[in-house]
Amino acid sequence: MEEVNVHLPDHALGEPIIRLEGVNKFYGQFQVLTGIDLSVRAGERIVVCGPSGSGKSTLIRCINRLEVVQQGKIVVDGIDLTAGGKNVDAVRAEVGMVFQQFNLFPHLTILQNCTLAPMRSRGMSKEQAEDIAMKYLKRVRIPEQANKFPSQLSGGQQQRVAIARALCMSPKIMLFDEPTSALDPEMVKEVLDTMISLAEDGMTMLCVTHEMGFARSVADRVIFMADGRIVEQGPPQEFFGAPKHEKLRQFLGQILSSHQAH
Ligand SMILES: Nc1ncnc2c1ncn2[C@@H]1O[C@H](COP(=O)(O)OP(=O)(O)OP(=O)(O)O)[C@@H](O)[C@H]1O
Repeated sequence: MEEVNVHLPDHALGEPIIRLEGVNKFYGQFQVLTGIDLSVRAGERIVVCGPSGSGKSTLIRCINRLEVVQQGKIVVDGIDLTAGGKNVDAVRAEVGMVFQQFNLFPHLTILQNCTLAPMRSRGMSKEQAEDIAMKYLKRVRIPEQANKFPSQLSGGQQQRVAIARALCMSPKIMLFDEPTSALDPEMVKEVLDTMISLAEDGMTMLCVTHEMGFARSVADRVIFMADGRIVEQGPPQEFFGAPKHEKLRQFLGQILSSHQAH
């Protein structure tokens, strides 16, 4: 990956927009998250990494309440997700999410995929929603695909549509759950470039990814999870240059050797 550097100076970051305190989550008897404390400031770009099964997906899915937690507190943009009530819809409108599998509606065109939520939940007219959708399809550099169906696009193009679709809701926060893991290697770069351009615009981002080049050059902070806990975190230079925890050293060693093998 080319060297880009979009790190913000500390004073450029805003107030905390996401706050998790003492979060514990269980699937039945199995504790998947343990004692998670995390505060994310507006404009901050965070990469979450860690071994398979360490709870990374679960953690970010809790932030838009795709998962509920049994203990602790999660506050997103001032809305307490753990207080019950009608908070869920309000938060979902503020938080965009992009998944490993692009999750586009197969029977809708690219344009319709992008206009559906703004029309249904923001009450936009078709014309208004289409204007915004075209703006973001241009932004991810595929406006010419607007009238095609998802199956007619490459994986990388579908993932860029998924990003444009999320942006059409004007989210304050974007969550990415391994957005490049299902892509052929030649398509990874186009999706990472789209994410880099979002970062350059100051979007608050939490990304679960194994793309350590992206983490190095884009993240303000990298978080390492193991066994449902945040084990280590820090700015990329420190995180990669002087990992403290033995589990992180092992993880980085494995990632490095698997990249060298390819
Ligand atoms: N719905 C579920 N019911 C029961 N167990 C689950 C469920 N979802 C996840 N788990 C378990 O919780 C643990 C954490 O899963 P999670 O997907 O959050 O990990 P991850 O770090 O994102 O892993 P990967 O890198 O493989 O995607 C795993 O052991 C998984 O099997």
